[in-house]
Amino acid sequence: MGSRNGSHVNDKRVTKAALRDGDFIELGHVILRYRAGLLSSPAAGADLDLPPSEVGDLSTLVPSLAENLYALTRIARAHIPVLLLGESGTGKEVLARNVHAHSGRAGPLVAVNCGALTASLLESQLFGHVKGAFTGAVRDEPGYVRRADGGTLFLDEVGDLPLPAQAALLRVLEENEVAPVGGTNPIKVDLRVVAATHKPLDKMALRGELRVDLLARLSGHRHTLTPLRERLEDMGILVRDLLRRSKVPGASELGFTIQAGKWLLSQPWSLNIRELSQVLGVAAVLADGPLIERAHLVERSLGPLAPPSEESVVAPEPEEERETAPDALRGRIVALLEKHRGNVSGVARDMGKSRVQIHRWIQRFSIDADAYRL
Ligand SMILES: Nc1ncnc2c1ncn2[C@@H]1O[C@H](COP(=O)(O)OP(=O)(O)OP(=O)(O)O)[C@@H](O)[C@H]1O
Repeated sequence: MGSRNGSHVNDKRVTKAALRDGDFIELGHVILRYRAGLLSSPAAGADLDLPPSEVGDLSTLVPSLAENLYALTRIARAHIPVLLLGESGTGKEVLARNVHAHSGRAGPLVAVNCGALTASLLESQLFGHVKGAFTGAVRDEPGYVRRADGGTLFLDEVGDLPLPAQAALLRVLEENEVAPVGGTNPIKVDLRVVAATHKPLDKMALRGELRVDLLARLSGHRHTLTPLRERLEDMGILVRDLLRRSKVPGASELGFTIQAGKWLLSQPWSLNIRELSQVLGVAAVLADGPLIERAHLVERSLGPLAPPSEESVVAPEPEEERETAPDALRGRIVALLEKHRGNVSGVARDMGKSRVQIHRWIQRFSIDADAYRL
């Protein structure tokens, strides 16, 4: 009050103002975002207590999130399967690594990209093979499951698991043993399973795309990651951590102008922490002084996105599929993924289709959308 800079609420100079949830308060060189009705909680500020430099900072100022993370730390020590749900880029893999680190299990974390399992090699990829089992099997190969013995099997993108693989995996989880291709004796394994996906698994199970018994097996404890736009309170923590871990020299010393800070707090962040990380990486390179300015924060041509809603039920669009030759359609999707750097919402917008439909095509044509992300 009475300072030369004045006090502003949502860019308006004020001496007095009634605040509403989400308002920006600007006091000199400090911005605050007002949140109404957040309760403090005993678990607030809890984190998984790992050195942040390793995998990402799990501290949070959002009480409900802190409570969930606190519960997850305790679950991590048990043998219970963990299912991590949440939009792309929200930190599912980071969390999986933390769960493993807290599990006290001596074996390694073995990550399987479920979408990349090929139908023909499925069994050998998962369960390994013995030398000579088939042409090309020049040595014994343990496969993902046995490599994770005594550790954690991380099933990433579990919603992309082909049906035959679902059956095979279910058998392993029920019997705790694997039979390598070409081998005669099943081998016992001790597994802890953490699975992750951005897909609506319950709906997929209803539609018959995911086995209900497998879903039940994987869902010992469910943890849903919060999209970045719903945890803007943590922007400061995340920005600090991401700049510290960025490879740009001096990045961790950088500050932000007020305009840059406001911009960070008002983006839709549809690709979540991954997108934030990329924006900051570029900004840290562009910054030519101690402060990151608004101009250094380069929008990633994502446009004004509505929050992605995988949940929205969209009817299939068979006409379109029949109209266009598959090769042409695939080519068009690939070109648009390149244009939008892997952002499916962008592709959907350009094609005038739903995200769900684009995801379906991506799956059908075995396109690796992640490969187009920066
Ligand atoms: N809590 C965090 N603190 C700092 N960085 C984080 C945090 N969570 C995630 N990140 C960073 O955000 C990026 C995306 O995280 P991650 O790969 O774990 O997301 P994801 O949910 O598994 O994404 P996808 O569904 O696309 O595989 C990574 O660069 C990661 O280091």
